[in-house]
This record gives sequence, C-alpha cells and structure tokens, in this order.
Amino acid sequence: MASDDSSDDEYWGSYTRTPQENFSIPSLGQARSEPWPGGRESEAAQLVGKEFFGGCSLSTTCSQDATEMETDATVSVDSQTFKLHNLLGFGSFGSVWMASCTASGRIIALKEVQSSSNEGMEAAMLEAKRLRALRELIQDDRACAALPYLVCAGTVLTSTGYRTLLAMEHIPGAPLQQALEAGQLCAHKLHPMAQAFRVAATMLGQISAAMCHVSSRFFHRDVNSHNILVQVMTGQLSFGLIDFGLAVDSEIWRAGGWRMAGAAGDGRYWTISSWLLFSRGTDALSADQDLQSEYANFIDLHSAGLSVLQTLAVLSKDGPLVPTCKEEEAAFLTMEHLGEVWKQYWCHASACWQQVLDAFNSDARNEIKVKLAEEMVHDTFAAYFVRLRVALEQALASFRCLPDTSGGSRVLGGPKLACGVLEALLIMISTGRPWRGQAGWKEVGQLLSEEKTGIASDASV
Ligand SMILES: Nc1ncnc2c1ncn2[C@@H]1O[C@H](COP(=O)(O)OP(=O)(O)OP(=O)(O)O)[C@@H](O)[C@H]1O
Repeated sequence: MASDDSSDDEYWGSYTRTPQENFSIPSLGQARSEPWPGGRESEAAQLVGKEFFGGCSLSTTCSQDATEMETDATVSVDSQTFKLHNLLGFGSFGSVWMASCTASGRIIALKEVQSSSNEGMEAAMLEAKRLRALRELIQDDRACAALPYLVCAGTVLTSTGYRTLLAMEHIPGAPLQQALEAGQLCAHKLHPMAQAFRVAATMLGQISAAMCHVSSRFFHRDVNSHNILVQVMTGQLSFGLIDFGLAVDSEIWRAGGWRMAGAAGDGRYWTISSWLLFSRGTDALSADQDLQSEYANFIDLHSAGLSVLQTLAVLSKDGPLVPTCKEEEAAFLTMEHLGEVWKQYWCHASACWQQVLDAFNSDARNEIKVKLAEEMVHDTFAAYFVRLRVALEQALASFRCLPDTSGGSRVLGGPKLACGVLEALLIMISTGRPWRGQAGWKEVGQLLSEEKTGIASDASV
C-alpha cells in the first residue's frame, strides 16, 4: 500500500524544472510555503540541532522594504554590506549572487530567500546555521572539496514577508552537469577513457575528503550533479559541494530521526530505500532491516557514487576506442557495457522522476505513490543497481588484467587509478543489501590515495 501522508514529502521545488527549462525567481508567497508542508521545518530543525538559533549571531531585524537584488546594488547583512556583481544561479527558493564585501573586498556568494511564512524564514536561517557549523567541522583541509561556509546571515521583515540573506563562501566553477554537457572536462592530450578516470578519481578524492568530515555531523541528502561544482584552472580540477538546504543532523538521523522526514532531493540519485519510503511510507521501510540501515546511513554515499559514475560514463564515451593490446580491448568492452547499463539506468530514473514531478505539479502526490507502490518501484531500481554493480565488477576484473606498465597499455597507462575508481564505486553504489561491510567515505578516500593511484587529489588533468 502506498503512503498516504503527503506531509512526509519534503522540498520538491528544485526539481520541478528540467535543466533545459527557463528559470524564474519564486515570488513572495510561493517561496518555501508549498515545498515544506505544515510543521516540517520544526521537525527538520530538531534533526539539525537541539535549539533553533540559540547562541547564533544570525540577525533578524524589522525593516523597511528590501533593496532589489540587481547588479551594483548594495545590501546589508547583519552588520556587513555587500555590493552585488552578477547572478550565479537560481534555486527554487531564490537567487544566488556573486558579491563583494564593501569593507574588505572579499568575494562571496549571496543567497536570497523570500518567504511569506515564519516557518519558511526559519528554514532559511537553519540552512545558515548548518553552513556555519561546517566551518567548525573543517579547519584547513586542502584535499577537501570546497564547501559554502557561512560568512554572515540575516533576515529582514518586509511589508510582504521575510527576506533572508545568506552570505557564504563563493565556490568557483560550474555545476558538474553543465560542465559535462559543455565538454569542459575533456582533455585533448589524453585518451577520453584515461581522462574520464582521472576526473572521476580527482572528484572522488576531494568529495570523500570533505564528506569524511561532513558526515560526522550532517547528511547532505541532495548530492547530485547540480550541487557539485567543478572548476578547471590551468589543468587543475577543483570540486565543491553546495546547497545544504536539506541537510540533517547525522547522529539524530541514524538514531531514528529519518522517520520524521520524507524522501528528499533528486530521485535520479536516490537509493532503493528512498524509493520504498517514498512509495510505501515509514512502516514499509521499518519492516526491512537492510533497507532501513541503507537509508539511515548511506544515502549520500550512494548519490555521490551515482554522480561519479555519471561523470565516468559521459566522459569515457567520447572518442575512438582503438586498443593497443588484447587486455586493453577487454577493458574497453567492459567499459562500453558499463556505459550502456548506465544509459539504461539514467533513462529509467529520469522517466520515473519526471512522472513524480508531473504528479506533484498537478496535485496528484498520493496517486503517483499508489501507482509506484503497485509497480514495486523500489524493486525495479534494485534490479538496475544490481546490473550496474555487475558491470562495475566486470570492468574491475578486466582492468586488473591490464599490465602495470606503459608497454602493456599505452592508451590507458597503469591500471591502478581505474581500479581505485571502480572499487570505490562498488563501495558507494548500493543495492540495499549489506555487501559493503562497514566501508564508507574513509575507505573510498583510501582507495583514491596518492600512494595507491599515483596521482595527487589536485593533480592536473
Ligand atoms: N556558494 C556558492 N558559490 C557559487 N555558486 C553558488 C553557491 N551557492 C549557490 N550557487 C549557485 O546558485 C545556484 C542555486 O543555489 P542553491 O542550489 O543553493 O539554491 P537553492 O534555492 O537551494 O536551489 P535548489 O533549488 O537546487 O535547492 C547553484 O546552482 C549555483 O549555480
């Protein structure tokens, strides 16, 4: 039976558009109120911290109408002023601008969230609190993907509602999905497959280093190729992870807090357990120990794994595959097969997710859940993840047979890097059944360490 409690659905806003669609700024009254059904923010708040704003220097002021967000406008946040430069992007809750501090000149990203309700404003300030906590977690780890640490935040009460501004560290680069589509991650000097593995390895190294810290405090819950940013500068790749709007306290989440919130984020990157929770509700998930454990512990690992596999599949498909030895030919074939299985998964996941979005946009939440529950949507996803893992195992076996000298594989070089990436993906991509043992972010990081793969996490590509 499908879950009939629509209040379990959190925040669908960001994915009510496909990447090709036009963006629009949500108007006051739209923002936050619909995506967060009644009472959800307070429950989410409990997942994030014991008290809401206790001890925070996040300011709330009553004020006149707020300054328009436009190029060259000056806005105040807490006691600092910022000059706006250019629009970085739109989310479903507002716009994000590149700005500079008028006193120090420091470049930051400024996110504006407009809300007609108190709850919406509190949710925005909660995101600010999470971003501030990130700074306390990670002091100075250069191997880490960049994170949007909080600079300052404040809320202004206007005549039409609340306007919350979050000033955070600016992360250079473009969303991964966009960079892949634009071919920004291709290298002309390297074979596309070698380049694909180098990009995947660098991404895994930096994201796992960040998540080793982050996961001790938060689950992000929305890791995907829109929220991973990437910059290529003089051949160096730098990754960043943004949008902690759905993050929850990981300790409380593991201890059963997951029951208080619905499946969230982009369904194309969900685990089987997220699909089960979405279609059949909390009781169904509680009844399956393995899937409950997956949902309580591994959602970020799985969605990051799918983002890396997407990168590997997109980058390695370009270019002629002319093998220089029979071992290399076998490796190419298994990678071709992996790319094909990925394509089938992606088509299925995209179509399924589109149905969900369409249903949510036409107020048919419960109907789509009933339909997906009847179709055993979680089992269908399980079958795809099994196929992806089998294809990964086959690719790993073929790369292990590549000679570890350039003579044996002139195109791909030594197999260590590829094996590290494939083994890491086998830790990350879950079928909901506990064959990963206790492995997590730390083990992923170890597989991609410099001594194992022979490349530094910030190596040129
Ligand atoms: N710290 C940052 N540095 C650079 N760019 C950023 C930063 N934060 C956000 N952006 C840009 O703004 C866009 C929207 O940001 P974000 O995803 O945080 O907003 P949101 O309203 O929470 O969106 P979503 O609808 O995805 O939840 C991002 O896709 C990215 O391009």
